[in-house]
Amino acid sequence: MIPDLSDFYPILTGMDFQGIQKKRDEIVKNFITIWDDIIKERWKQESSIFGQRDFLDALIKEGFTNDQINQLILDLLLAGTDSSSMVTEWAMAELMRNQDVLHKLRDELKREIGTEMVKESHLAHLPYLEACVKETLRLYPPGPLLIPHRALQTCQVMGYTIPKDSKILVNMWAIGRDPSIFNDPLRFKPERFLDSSLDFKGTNFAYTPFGAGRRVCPGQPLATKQVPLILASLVHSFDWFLPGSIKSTELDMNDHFAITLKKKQPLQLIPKGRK
Ligand code: HEM
Repeated sequence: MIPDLSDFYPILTGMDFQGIQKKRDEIVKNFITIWDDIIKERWKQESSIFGQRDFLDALIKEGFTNDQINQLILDLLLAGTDSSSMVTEWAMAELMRNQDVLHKLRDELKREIGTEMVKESHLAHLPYLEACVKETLRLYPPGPLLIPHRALQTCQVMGYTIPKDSKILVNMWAIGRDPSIFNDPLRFKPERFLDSSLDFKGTNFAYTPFGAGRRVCPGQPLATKQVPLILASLVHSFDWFLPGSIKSTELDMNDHFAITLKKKQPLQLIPKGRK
């Protein structure tokens, strides 16, 4: 994806000579047509039928406009699907490369869950699983530059003057790999999170994969259950093999660094059910 030059030179905002905003508008329009008919159909239903069956009913009942509902669904879909699947993919790739970590994780799952399927209620008893997810988010934050923020006031950061209204990009990817913060930063080592107070809440600026402050990711409570649940289920229920003669040490871990941090080569694995 080509970077939008107006992100770096705000004076260009609105000129759209790269055609990015036009393309974005078309994509948004196409997306909205997917669910537009469903919303219109619900509007036609009389309010007496609204039993608040789902999120959409609740929004309509609370008086949100069509436009607001469309934007909200769009935000949730765009922000909430790729991010979680990307983290799961990076985590699986690192587990394939680090078989010792995979075995430790399997041992924890076996000890705590036995032969059951993984359930949400198990998550609180799986600290190594949580550490694996945290370690993946440190090395591969799906929003490597978070989302652009604006300086409300002129301020000083580490000797630099940040003028009021500047657009601020926080390079979370680089912070997560900074050797002055994380020992041996390029190594996938979930253990570093076992005896650490670093969490996802955005209160420690060395580790904010969900952002911080008023615009912190609202999907965090969902994502921090969904990702470990999916990862644990994949590891607990299946053995995984690389296709062909690829060795796990040769896995391509290059990324495509843009607004999101995708794996350049999608991970391909072959599952085999575990007994
Ligand atoms: C592992 C998964 C996820 C990660 C790492 C993640 C990370 C982020 C980050 C870094 C931001 C920007 C925060 C900032 O700039 O300060 C953000 C914003 C946002 N996220 Fe997530 N996210 C994840 C999953 C989700 C899910 C599952 C949803 C919803 C279902 C979601 C909804 C949103 C929304 C709506 C925003 C925009 C908030 C705003 O601008 O006020 N995210 N997320």
